[in-house]
Amino acid sequence: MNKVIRIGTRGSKLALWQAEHVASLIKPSGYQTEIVPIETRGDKILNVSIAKIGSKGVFTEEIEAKLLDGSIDIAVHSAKDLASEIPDELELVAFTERELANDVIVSHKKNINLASDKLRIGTSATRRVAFLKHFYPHQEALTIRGNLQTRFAKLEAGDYDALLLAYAGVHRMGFDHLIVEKIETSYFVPAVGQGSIAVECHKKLPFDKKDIIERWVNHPETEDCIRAERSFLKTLQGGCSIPAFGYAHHEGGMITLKGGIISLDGQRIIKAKHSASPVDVKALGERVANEVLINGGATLLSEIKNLVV
Ligand SMILES: NCc1[nH]cc(CCC(=O)O)c1CC(=O)O
Repeated sequence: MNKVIRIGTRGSKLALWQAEHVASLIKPSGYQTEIVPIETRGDKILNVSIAKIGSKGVFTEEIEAKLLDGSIDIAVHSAKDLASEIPDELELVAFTERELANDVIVSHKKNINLASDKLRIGTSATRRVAFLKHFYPHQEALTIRGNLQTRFAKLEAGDYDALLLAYAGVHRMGFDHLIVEKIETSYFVPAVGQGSIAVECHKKLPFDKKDIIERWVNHPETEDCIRAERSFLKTLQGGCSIPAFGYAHHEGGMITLKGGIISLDGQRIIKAKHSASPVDVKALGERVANEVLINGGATLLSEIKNLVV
């Protein structure tokens, strides 16, 4: 029997860390793993902001092609980078236990913080720029691209006073010592999927392999939360360059989902929050999204899409 699971991944250090992490979860099952690095459009185009590259799946399309042609068994992605809809032939089989979902400020300067100091902050995600403008209007958000190592190099070179990044990536790359502020998720709501690693496969992946992934890699509580968040994003029809946010957590046997969108200038935030049983996460995401859409979200979304595209 073929007991090797071939894991497709982007080649960046963060992506390889994530693939190794999934491999380490599979290992005790007795199955072997082989990591297959794959270059994506998002890796090749470094001088243009992701929002401007435009179409969905800039970090996933080439990898999904290899799932479809059978040259890899599973693909490992930051759950955050996955488009809200994946090809019909594919499915998401597992989500790893979520890391802290917070965004953080990293810097070589000590004792600085967002509230009191004026900083040149490197960040690119439209959601982060808009939240900065809303909650910290005195701060200067500067565009930065490239993988995490590149960004940290630019920070060290003094191009920025600080970077605004996901805790998960900072931690995985071993830069915890540079974290000067952890921003609360209660108001600086993370992106959908932030902090978890998603495993994608062909629906026709042999049963034994699928079963191994589900049993050894999936974290059911995280899965409930991320399926709620992804249902929200899918209903919103946002796409990856839209400043949408969505974060679910378990609370007394229920899942609570907060989700919304913020205008690019940070002026308007439209959000909703509801709870539901874990069996109803899809409906929960739809409910939160529909409330956002009705309360001005639909108008805001079309305004944003006209600006970004
Ligand atoms: N946008 C790129 C990206 N995709 C996943 C992570 C980090 C890991 C995660 O958020 O789960 C990052 C870096 C960041 O946003 O700071």
